[in-house]
Amino acid sequence: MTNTQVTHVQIDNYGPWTVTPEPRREVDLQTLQSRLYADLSQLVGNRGGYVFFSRFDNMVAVTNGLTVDDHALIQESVGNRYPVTMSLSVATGTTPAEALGTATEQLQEAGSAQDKSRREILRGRAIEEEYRTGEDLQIAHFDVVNATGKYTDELNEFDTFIEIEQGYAELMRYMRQAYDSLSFFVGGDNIIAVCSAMDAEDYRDAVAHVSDAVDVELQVGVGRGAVAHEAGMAAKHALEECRATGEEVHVDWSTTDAEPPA
Ligand SMILES: Nc1nc2c(ncn2[C@@H]2O[C@H](COP(=O)(O)OP(=O)(O)OP(=O)(O)O)[C@@H](O)[C@H]2O)c(=O)[nH]1
Repeated sequence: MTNTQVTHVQIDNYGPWTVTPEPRREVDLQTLQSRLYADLSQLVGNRGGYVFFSRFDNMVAVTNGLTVDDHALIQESVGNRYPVTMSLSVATGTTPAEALGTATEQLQEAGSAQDKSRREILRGRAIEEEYRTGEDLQIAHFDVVNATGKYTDELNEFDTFIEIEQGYAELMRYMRQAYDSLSFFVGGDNIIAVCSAMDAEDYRDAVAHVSDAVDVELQVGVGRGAVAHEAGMAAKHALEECRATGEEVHVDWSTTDAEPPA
């Protein structure tokens, strides 16, 4: 079983802000969004978590190991430094999709994303320390097999981009529907997924599905850990095993603390 803690990050009333008093320069919005993502990546990453940029105005973080107080501090720091504020909703679940569903509902109950009076909401619960284990999180690191030789060095950049995005779109949908797992494009030809308790056969199924549907060949390394950084590093090492051996799936189930809670 996995015990995933996720945080739904949403910039407050961002849509109206982007056009008030008149539409703001797009380069300034792009700069703000990418800086906010970079800052959150550091603030959450320093505590072992991962942030995915997803739509930039809405982001998803894997926050196992972070308390609600940690979230409050991050929220305050952003509020002090940016012309916008953000709301945070934290939830846990036996699958990542279930956890994010709860987190999003909590935020929606607090009001609309475009509600002037709904600001800096902080809702939800974190996993108490005594219930944390070294195998709460399962993270998969996918990449396209030989993306450089097949696409980057062969096609024009936009056609490469289309191929990679096709693989991503198919994988994200299938992982969500079949396995309640959440996959995010992280750059290059890489996709990181925060997963339910999938086994090696399930990963082989997902890789085969993407290959059949859109003819993009993936390989994947999978790891576990107490926090995203730990599970993600194990996944990266497992992916190196795929590169070394040619396996399409490599799982590493070794954890630092595999004991269930007392
Ligand atoms: N975010 C992220 N990007 C990566 C990572 N590793 C590689 N990349 C990106 O992916 C691109 C392609 O690199 P590789 O995946 O190593 O190259 P490849 O040609 O697909 O080769 P194989 O993976 O060995 O099949 C790189 O240029 C980077 O932009 C990673 O761990 N994280």
